[in-house]
Amino acid sequence: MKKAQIGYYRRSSRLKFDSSHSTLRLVEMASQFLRSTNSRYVAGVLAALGAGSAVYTLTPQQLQAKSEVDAATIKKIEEAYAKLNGPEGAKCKSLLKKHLTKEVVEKLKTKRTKVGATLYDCIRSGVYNLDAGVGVYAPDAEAYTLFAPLFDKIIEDYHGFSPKQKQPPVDLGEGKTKEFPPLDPKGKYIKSTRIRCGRSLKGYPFNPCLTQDNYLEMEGKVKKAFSEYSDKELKGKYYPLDGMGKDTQKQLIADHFLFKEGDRHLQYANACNFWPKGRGIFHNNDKTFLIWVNEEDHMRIISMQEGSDVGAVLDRLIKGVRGIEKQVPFSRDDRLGWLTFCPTNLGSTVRASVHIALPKLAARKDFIEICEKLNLQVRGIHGEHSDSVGGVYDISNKARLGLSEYQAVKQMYDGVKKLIEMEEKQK
Ligand SMILES: Nc1ncnc2c1ncn2[C@@H]1O[C@H](COP(=O)(O)OP(=O)(O)OP(=O)(O)O)[C@@H](O)[C@H]1O
Ligand SMILES: NC(=[NH2+])NCCC[C@H](N)C(=O)O
Repeated sequence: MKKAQIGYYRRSSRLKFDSSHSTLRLVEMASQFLRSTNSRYVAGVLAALGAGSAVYTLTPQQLQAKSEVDAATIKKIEEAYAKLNGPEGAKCKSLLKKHLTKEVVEKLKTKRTKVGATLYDCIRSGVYNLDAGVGVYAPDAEAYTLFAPLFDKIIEDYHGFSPKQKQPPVDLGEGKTKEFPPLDPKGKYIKSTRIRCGRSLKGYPFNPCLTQDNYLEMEGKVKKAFSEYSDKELKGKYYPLDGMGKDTQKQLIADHFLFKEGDRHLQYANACNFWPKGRGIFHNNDKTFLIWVNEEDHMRIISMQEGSDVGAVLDRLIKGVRGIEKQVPFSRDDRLGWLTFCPTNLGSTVRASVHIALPKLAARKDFIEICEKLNLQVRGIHGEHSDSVGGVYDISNKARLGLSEYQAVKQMYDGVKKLIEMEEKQK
């Protein structure tokens, strides 16, 4: 009979897992089983706690028997609902709070995905971060369907994408990049342009369910894929975060190339387990083509450069995506398109942005409203949840789902073009 192996239980630290079933959740299930049974396993676990580490075996049937959601998790879900709707949550404006109704809680609190994720795993980040705009993450792909009564509402609210809609077929914009000549040829407003997309490796769940072994294995796979780049422009080197000097890391972040560390939204989503293992960045010599490994998503593929030549940035991104998808298969859903950890990034997964200064327009009280009407999202210059510095904003397309990659870039392009026209007319 096939057996699931459970390993490395360390006192005082989280349960670390290394097995053929490869999920943190499986271990939690197993550990609950061990704790709740009166059999000899209890003695075994106690011995393991004393010894610091041990290896156990359970049959899949034994694990299955305990796969329902335990009372403690159900209680946490109910408390989360109470927190969001009690005095502490009074100022919370997240989509989680809006759509996690009592009815949704009742319907979903006893469900568990095949790899063991519960509703609590989806909402944890937004329950701890009451200032979140969205507040949910999908611990694995199945969560989007199993917990659809919550995700569908949030997805519809954020992207305007109804449960009946389907992500259109992939259209990266091949052959159409000439439609995006420089937005600001004289360089009066735009400092730089960046287009990124996200990808998840087929066969792996998202962050909270990944083990250290998964991270390292995935890093190995993508590293191998980068090494296959033969294109002169894209060729580069992979820099693992584990072992990277703090100064180098800081500089890469300050220069907008590398992801930040310690994002509390990700931390409370359990997305930073085993950090920095398996995380890193690949980039070409000019740092115009970059790939983030195992931060929020398994991969973030990025093309960026100074100035406003959107077509050139998109051309390079297309080349990069086409190159890597030959090497590693990605998870795609018929309805939701490319699958990502956060529902805001589903579908095309494209965020096309410019760093732009629009002094007259940005001084208007309705600046954000103007941008929203153009389907644009406004951020500060050090990324999400940061502030504008020196009047420079990060302006991008807001929707990523329900439109193709090409259309997502066009949303940013047309919107920013309009903003520049308005800036020039503004008294
Ligand atoms: N047009 C741009 N030019 C230069 N840097 C940019 C541009 N757009 C974004 N960046 C930089 O990219 C980094 C990552 O930004 P941020 O985290 O907001 O976005 P993201 O990578 O699209 O991911 P997410 O939406 O998941 O946060 C930041 O340092 C940010 O300043
Ligand atoms: N990087 C992202 N996925 N951004 C979107 C949401 C981020 C965070 N969870 C929030 O709700 O504010």
